[in-house]
Amino acid sequence: MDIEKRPNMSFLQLNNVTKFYGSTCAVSAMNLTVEKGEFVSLLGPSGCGKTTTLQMVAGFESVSSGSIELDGRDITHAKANTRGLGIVFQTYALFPHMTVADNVSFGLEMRKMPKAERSERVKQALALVHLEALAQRYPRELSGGQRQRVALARALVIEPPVLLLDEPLSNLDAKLREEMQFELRKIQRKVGTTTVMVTHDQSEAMSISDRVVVMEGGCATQIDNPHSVYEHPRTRSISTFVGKANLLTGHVVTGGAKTRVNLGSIEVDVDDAGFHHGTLVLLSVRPEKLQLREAGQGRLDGTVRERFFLGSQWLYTVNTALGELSVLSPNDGRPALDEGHLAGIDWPTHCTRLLPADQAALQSVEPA
Ligand SMILES: Nc1ncnc2c1ncn2[C@@H]1O[C@H](COP(=O)(O)OP(=O)(O)OP(=O)(O)O)[C@@H](O)[C@H]1O
Repeated sequence: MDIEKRPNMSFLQLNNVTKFYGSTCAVSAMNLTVEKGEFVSLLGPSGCGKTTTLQMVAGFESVSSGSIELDGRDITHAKANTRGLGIVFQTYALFPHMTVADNVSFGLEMRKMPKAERSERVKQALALVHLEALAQRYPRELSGGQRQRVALARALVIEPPVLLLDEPLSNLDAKLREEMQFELRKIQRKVGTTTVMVTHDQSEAMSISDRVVVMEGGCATQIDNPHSVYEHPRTRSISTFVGKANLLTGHVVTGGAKTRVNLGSIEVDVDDAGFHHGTLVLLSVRPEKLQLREAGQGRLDGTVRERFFLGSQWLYTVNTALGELSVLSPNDGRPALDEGHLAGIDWPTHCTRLLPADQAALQSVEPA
């Protein structure tokens, strides 16, 4: 089964890239094609192999087996400094004794660019990240977000074919981080640089990227656009790592094009096809897809056990015959339901997904 919807034109390509540290397999047979101008994020929990993958593309880590191609050139064994890639890592160490302008200019000096051209390029790069006014400051005189933008300008100024970002926003507070996410995306769109970013923050990956590579245990388990990853997660762990999901255990009573699932106390129809009669499955439904109604008016009833005010939404925990369900309801001005309230719960059929209960079978799927 091919886990990646491949772009038509590959610019950066990873073919069966594998990395062993001693006997530890950090990355296993990774296949990825990135189109020119695309923004792709590697997303996954700590230790899943994101940074190692990026480091192999950068040339800072060797590849145990497999190959990496850039614009049709095999760069698997090319030295890092000959790849010409733009890199912004978590520790984006700026030179403390150099001004912002000199920090950004450094890479151009190394490339022996004439001074006049250099200062013009530095000016343009600083304008791109809105830091023209701070060109003569030193890093210690900047905020975290401003330093992050200098690091970005420094990487972009060399006009790299590919920009590699490893948790580039991780040192920022939540509000600044959100602002920088949109800023980063805007800059990337404007410049059109092919970008690969590592993050463990699912909302960051979803909001910035054209496509997301979900990684688990060294393997890419789903590669798709953010909407599809969220709405059609391939595995149980993706459904809970990328957003939240209620997972209900059941078995298929009618298979084929129309699937009907017995969840114990109720039977429900699901749009997902291809499951056979008798298969043990998990029905996944996102909390925001569940709707609270009057008791007796939904698919099942439940008692509100807890409620939390989140500002724009209410988060309810509801005890039902199928177990505890999380329900996210918009704060639309109507009074919230009290704890102890008996409510009906409903959901649109097209908002549920069926996942095989046997995850072991899925995890072993080899990417094509
Ligand atoms: N230099 C190394 N030597 C030995 N093992 C390593 C080395 N670097 C990484 N590993 C191991 O390889 C696996 C993948 O690590 P990697 O840093 O790529 O994960 P990650 O997804 O980027 O995690 P995080 O989000 O925590 O940075 C982990 O099990 C890690 O312990």
